[in-house]
Amino acid sequence: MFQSLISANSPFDKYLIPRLEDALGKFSKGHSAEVIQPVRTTVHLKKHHGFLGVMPSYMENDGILCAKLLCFYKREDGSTLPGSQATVVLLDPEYGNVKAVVDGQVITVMRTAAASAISAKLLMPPNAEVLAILGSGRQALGHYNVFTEIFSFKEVRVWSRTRDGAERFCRSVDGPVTICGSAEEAVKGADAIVTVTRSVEPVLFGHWVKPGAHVAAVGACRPDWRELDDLLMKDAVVYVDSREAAAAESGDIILSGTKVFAELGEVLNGTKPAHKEKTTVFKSLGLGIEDAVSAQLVFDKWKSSHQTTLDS
Ligand SMILES: NC(=O)C1=CN([C@@H]2O[C@H](COP(=O)(O)OP(=O)(O)OC[C@H]3O[C@@H](n4cnc5c(N)ncnc54)[C@H](O)[C@@H]3O)[C@@H](O)[C@H]2O)C=CC1
Ligand SMILES: O=C(O)C1=NCCCC1
Repeated sequence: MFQSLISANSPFDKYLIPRLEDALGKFSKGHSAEVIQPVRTTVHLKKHHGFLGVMPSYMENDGILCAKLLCFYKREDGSTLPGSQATVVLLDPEYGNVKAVVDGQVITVMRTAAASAISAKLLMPPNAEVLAILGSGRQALGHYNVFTEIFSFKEVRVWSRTRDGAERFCRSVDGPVTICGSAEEAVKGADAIVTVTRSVEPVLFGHWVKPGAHVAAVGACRPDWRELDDLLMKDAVVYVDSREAAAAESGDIILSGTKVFAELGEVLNGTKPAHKEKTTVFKSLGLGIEDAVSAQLVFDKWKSSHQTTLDS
């Protein structure tokens, strides 16, 4: 449903991105009537090398109460088991009843990719020509879709650990992609770089990155996992979705000792500048409010398309 909603007529830009921008701005204002969203509670599923993340959020003024249940795993090479699964539950804040249970897979892909696109809108250098994507899974595809929908790149490159993965990715997208034999080759001269791997060690190194490029770093969402090296973290101006989450969950930030410059919401609110002229990193961890406004969007669309049936 969400997929069809957003695959018709440029809906990232039209529907999802404005709702996410609004939510991120409200989140960074820190008023409890706008947003209450603690850092997710994480339970270690040691036996299965995974984590359960519980992600509640409440937007009182918008009447949105939501929780996402997310399981994500550190899978061994070659595992055919899913890397993550999620369910989003929308509740009525007045009565506490469930309004909708929405599969979280598509929502997670699309809201994460849309958040990265917001970071690129704010921080990517003007006239960006080359996009490099490191990783070739679900997030890689989501990011390809939104980045090519709202920006005009001359070239999109992909690097994946396996040639098979990169070729599968190319077959699933609607447009030309250059397959690169190494991450270094993919990112050389790129203006925008998206890291969407399940690596727990750096896959992107500062000395490869063109000065002024924008990096959206999406993987490595545990305090001891990395996707970016120390040099890149220290050279870049670092933006995050949530300072609190970054301090608790991001290995790239915690282990490099880097200072966070701003939340995306602060830039959207005009309280912090967007340093487009510098090398920038957006470290994404994923917020419950992103799921909440996305699920509410699905619910609103579902309700309006079923209104006559519901009324009769
Ligand atoms: N920040 C956020 O809000 C979110 C972050 N994520 C994270 O984004 C990353 C990608 O997620 P999906 O695309 O759903 O996963 P996926 O399993 O569909 O794809 C993972 C990709 O990473 C590659 N990969 C795995 N191990 C690697 C390694 N050691 N080095 C280099 N590449 C490696 C795989 O070959 C594959 O291309 C994960 O780390 C996931 O936890 C996912 C959802 C939301
Ligand atoms: O949905 C999210 O938020 C996720 N964050 C980190 C890891 C996987 C999913």
